[in-house]
Amino acid sequence: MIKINIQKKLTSAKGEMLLNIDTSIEKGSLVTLYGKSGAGKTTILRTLGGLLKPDNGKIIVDNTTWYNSEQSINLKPQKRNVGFVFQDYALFPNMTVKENLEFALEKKQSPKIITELIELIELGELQNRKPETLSGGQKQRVALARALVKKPTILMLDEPLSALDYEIRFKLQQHILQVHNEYNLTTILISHDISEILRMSNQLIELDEGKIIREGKPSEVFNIKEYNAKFQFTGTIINIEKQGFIYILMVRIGKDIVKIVADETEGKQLLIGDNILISAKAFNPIINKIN
Ligand SMILES: Nc1ncnc2c1ncn2[C@@H]1O[C@H](COP(=O)(O)OP(=O)(O)OP(=O)(O)O)[C@@H](O)[C@H]1O
Repeated sequence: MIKINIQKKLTSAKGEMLLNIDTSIEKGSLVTLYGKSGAGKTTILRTLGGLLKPDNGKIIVDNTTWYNSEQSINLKPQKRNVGFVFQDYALFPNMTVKENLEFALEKKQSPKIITELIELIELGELQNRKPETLSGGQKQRVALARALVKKPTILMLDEPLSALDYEIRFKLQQHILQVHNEYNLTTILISHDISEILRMSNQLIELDEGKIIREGKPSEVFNIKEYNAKFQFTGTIINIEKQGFIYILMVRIGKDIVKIVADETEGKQLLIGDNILISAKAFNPIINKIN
């Protein structure tokens, strides 16, 4: 169990903002931090990782105190055993993929983990290449493997997938889920993508101006009925056209625009600009407005 109770004064674009977080995360969960830009998501990861000191509070991980302002405890980042993956890959350009992973090994650690990760994250063919010769998705797989070398207690992913296109993103999501389960990790992911959140995480923490405004199971927080659907994706309505008893929705999904037919009950509730979740079951699209 990770218990986080921290306060820190931040300087936002609007002036002073108090980050005030009090929550707990079950061991083994995959949690998403979600919220507007500047809400405090990255700051939470940095304070958990020991890169930034809160003004007050406590961070307790599996009964070990990582931070306690009253007892003046503040474990160094190296003692916290967290793995970070950021949107910019931060790989060493002069080292090969394998050397990048080896660099993360601790002195006493067996190099077996490197071979294991290369296999698990499918880096075999890339292991002797330098980062500059890799695609964004490949670099991010290396960054993920590197973060796992030390077998972290917590894996923290700060929008690692946002620069990648859909197909590569989906593959990386699978890799993240796979390592999360394989290594019994507690994973904290920052994401803005609702279908990614629904697919990947079992707990959602929504932040606004430094405070938690909603928290719980993602489908409950977004008020989405759970369907046993074959596929789901999210998009934004950019046009609605009524044709007799049906509505033709023009929906922007990532870089693509698609047309979807909604029935009268669904169509009446929708407006241009709404974010929707589209699920399909037996070829019938089911459209849900996301709150
Ligand atoms: N060390 C610091 N001292 C004071 N203010 C800070 C510090 N670090 C970040 N901030 C401010 O705190 C606010 C929250 O920043 P943070 O990076 O946590 O937001 P975020 O939710 O991750 O946003 P984004 O989605 O854009 O990455 C911002 O206004 C930022 O300028």
